[in-house]
Amino acid sequence: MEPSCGSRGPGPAAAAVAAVLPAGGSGERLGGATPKQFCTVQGRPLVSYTVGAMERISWISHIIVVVSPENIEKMNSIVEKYGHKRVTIVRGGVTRHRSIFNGLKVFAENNFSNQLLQKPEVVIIHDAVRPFVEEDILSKVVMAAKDHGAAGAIRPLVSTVIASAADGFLDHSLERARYRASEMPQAFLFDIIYEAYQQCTDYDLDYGTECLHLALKYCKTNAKLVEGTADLWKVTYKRDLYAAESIIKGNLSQQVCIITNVKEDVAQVNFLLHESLKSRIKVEAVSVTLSKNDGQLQDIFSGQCYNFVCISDKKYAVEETQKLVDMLEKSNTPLLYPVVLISVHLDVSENTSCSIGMEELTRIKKFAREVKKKNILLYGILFQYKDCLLLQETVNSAAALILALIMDRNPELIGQLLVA
Ligand SMILES: Nc1ccn([C@@H]2O[C@H](COP(=O)(O)OP(=O)(O)OP(=O)(O)O)[C@@H](O)[C@H]2O)c(=O)n1
Ligand SMILES: O=P(O)(O)OC[C@@H](O)[C@@H](O)[C@@H](O)CO
Repeated sequence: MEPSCGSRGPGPAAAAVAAVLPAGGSGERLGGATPKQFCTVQGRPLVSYTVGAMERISWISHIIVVVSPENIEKMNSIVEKYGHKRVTIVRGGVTRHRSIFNGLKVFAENNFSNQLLQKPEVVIIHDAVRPFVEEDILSKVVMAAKDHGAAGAIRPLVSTVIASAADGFLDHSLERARYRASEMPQAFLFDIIYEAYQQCTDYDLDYGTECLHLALKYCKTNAKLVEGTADLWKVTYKRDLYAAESIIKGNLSQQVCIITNVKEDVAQVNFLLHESLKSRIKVEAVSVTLSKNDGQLQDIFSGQCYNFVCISDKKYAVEETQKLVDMLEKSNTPLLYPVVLISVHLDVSENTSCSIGMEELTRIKKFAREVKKKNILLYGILFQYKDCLLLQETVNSAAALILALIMDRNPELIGQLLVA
């Protein structure tokens, strides 16, 4: 008898869509004691980035994160710390398919979780270790699933697939152009994928790796294949974590806000730095008095800028920077990602000797350690502004240091005073 695998075809335009993020694995191939979904990138667990990517999409009504029993408390604290909404945490299984099945049950079985969520028309399944997922591909697979019952993102193969014979020698090779790599996100009419999991053999649940195959095998549903983008890859090995860190740092390093007070010599350095930086990074230059309720600054904070340069006379640098720290902290900007704050100590004195003592250096280092607890990475640059002929060279040196600090975001360098 044909399985009752739910209805197909276009559902209601605004049908409910939910997401299931399997995050219950142990990450053996990555190595280390911490499962890769909980490894931190820029201080934040990888799974939080993926949850955040789903949260940014308003038409996803519920996000089910499936974690192993021993990590439920950890996942709860991540949800609380990063203010994730619309998240339900569910107990995982011993295999990925069993975890996904558990995630689906929260919509269908009363006794499975302490709350039965409204069944969605379409459910997205997306590995929690694929943090770079955008609305465009999610929308495409969901729309395709509404029309065809199932859909999945695919990518070109980068290596040829070969079959080995029992004796360990090549049996045959597949014509690479005819095959694709199955990636995520995938999307299904809920009834189809839930029915498929209910009919699954234990062998499929324990050894299978492909949800699209289950829809075909048990519900005769041929998934629509949707070309995905290169950043849909899965964090599997250590190198993938390094790659994810590099991508996230790159995303955080797109713009810088240079804040100065309105004194003339500071304003000149501000202008020259802006000119020197603007070919490499988007610059928001603000000349303000750092007052607590400065509307212009608040707008910048809400604009998701994670890099700030505060230029002030070295005598007042720490105090000026403290005002900015207070405003940043109130803006909640450092919540999701570390904020880079570079305090440029402008030394306009004629004194050619080293114009800053150990006591001041120690004070800066102590200040940096304090603000690190607020997820702010504070670096210092001493800008000795004496000889007009050397000014441009000093500006270029300071610009190079600023770009390096923003790109590297290295917590080991906080509190250091570099000399431009
Ligand atoms: N029992 C399992 C196994 C895997 N997953 C999740 O499925 C996704 C993709 O699986 P994979 O990359 O294989 O993760 P691991 O099984 O953790 O990796 P490994 O095979 O290296 O141990 C991951 O988000 C993983 O947490 C899961 O929810 N439950
Ligand atoms: O096989 P693994 O458990 O490493 O990862 C799961 C992947 O197979 C899966 O995410 C895609 O291939 C799409 O099904």
